[in-house]
Amino acid sequence: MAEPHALVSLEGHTLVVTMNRPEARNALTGEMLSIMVEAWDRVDSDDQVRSCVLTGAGGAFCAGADLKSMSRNAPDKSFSNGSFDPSRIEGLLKGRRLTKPLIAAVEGPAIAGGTEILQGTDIRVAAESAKFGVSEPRWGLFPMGGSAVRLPRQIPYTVAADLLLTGRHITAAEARDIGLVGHVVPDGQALARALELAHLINDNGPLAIRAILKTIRDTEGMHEEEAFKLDAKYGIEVFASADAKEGPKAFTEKRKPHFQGR
Ligand SMILES: C[C@H](/C=C/C(=O)SCCNC(=O)CCNC(=O)[C@H](O)C(C)(C)COP(=O)(O)OP(=O)(O)OC[C@H]1O[C@@H](n2cnc3c(N)ncnc32)[C@H](O)[C@@H]1OP(=O)(O)O)[C@H]1CC[C@H]2[C@@H]3CCC4=CC(=O)CC[C@]4(C)[C@H]3CC[C@]12C
Repeated sequence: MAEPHALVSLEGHTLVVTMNRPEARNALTGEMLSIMVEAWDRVDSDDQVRSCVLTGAGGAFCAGADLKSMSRNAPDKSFSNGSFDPSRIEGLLKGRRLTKPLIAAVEGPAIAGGTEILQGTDIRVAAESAKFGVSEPRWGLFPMGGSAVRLPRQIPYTVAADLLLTGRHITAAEARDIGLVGHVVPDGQALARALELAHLINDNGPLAIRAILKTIRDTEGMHEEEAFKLDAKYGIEVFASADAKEGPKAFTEKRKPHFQGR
């Protein structure tokens, strides 16, 4: 039987989503994207899930859209007949952000759609020989995963423009230097490091984590004064929770806090 194009497993409180077409460097398919949307829905709705890791099988993250199937079945048909709204591609987290932290664990290539989905993640770990790039224009394509908007907001403008316009690939070390990824680890260690970070997050108060993420997301681009109003609203809700009582109590009693998410 054919393998599913993405695998989803719960490891402790972390949902691990693995893009799974190693023979095509995990190039995206409709099936892969719909499994990913189901996984994102689970992250948002399942209280057992406190964090999520996105990775790829077989030593690759993702080589972007499947160029071979694109030449058989041109995407512009779905754009023009209205069957697909490209302003929101949930599988790629374009127009949707998760309510819980998402950590990318990148081994090997993260090219085009692979670097595009990376921009929807919160914390990014790359193996030393990982490669990044928004290379759609090399094939006459537009980076429809949102990079023309999102990349210049996430890294310095001139570097974003350079990557978007040249389509060139960069190494993990360069990606860390420009702030596209935060951690570079030896090859084969990206998932392990991502899970370590996930476990640190999972040990924190889940309401505090969700409120911090919501504040980051909802205040993006806002004037500071307006932003602080939301910051205060979300923060006060956390302070009113049982978990915010449990944390200081655990400190005083010299034990680990037992958070219940309420
Ligand atoms: C527009 C949005 C995104 C577009 C893109 O991402 S374009 C893709 C650009 N990709 C690349 O430039 C990478 C190409 N690959 C490489 O450069 C190299 O392979 C590599 C650096 C990744 C790896 O090198 P390597 O030496 O290790 O390995 P290789 O030997 O080269 O490869 C091994 C093996 O893998 C095959 N391979 C690699 N990459 C691909 C690939 N991208 N596609 C297919 N196959 C690949 C390679 O051929 C080798 O195999 P072999 O048998 O040996 O030949 C899109 C983002 C989302 C899309 C929408 C999603 C929803 C939709 C649904 C619909 O029904 C309609 C369309 C759409 C709306 C869709 C539209 C487009 C998007 C918005």
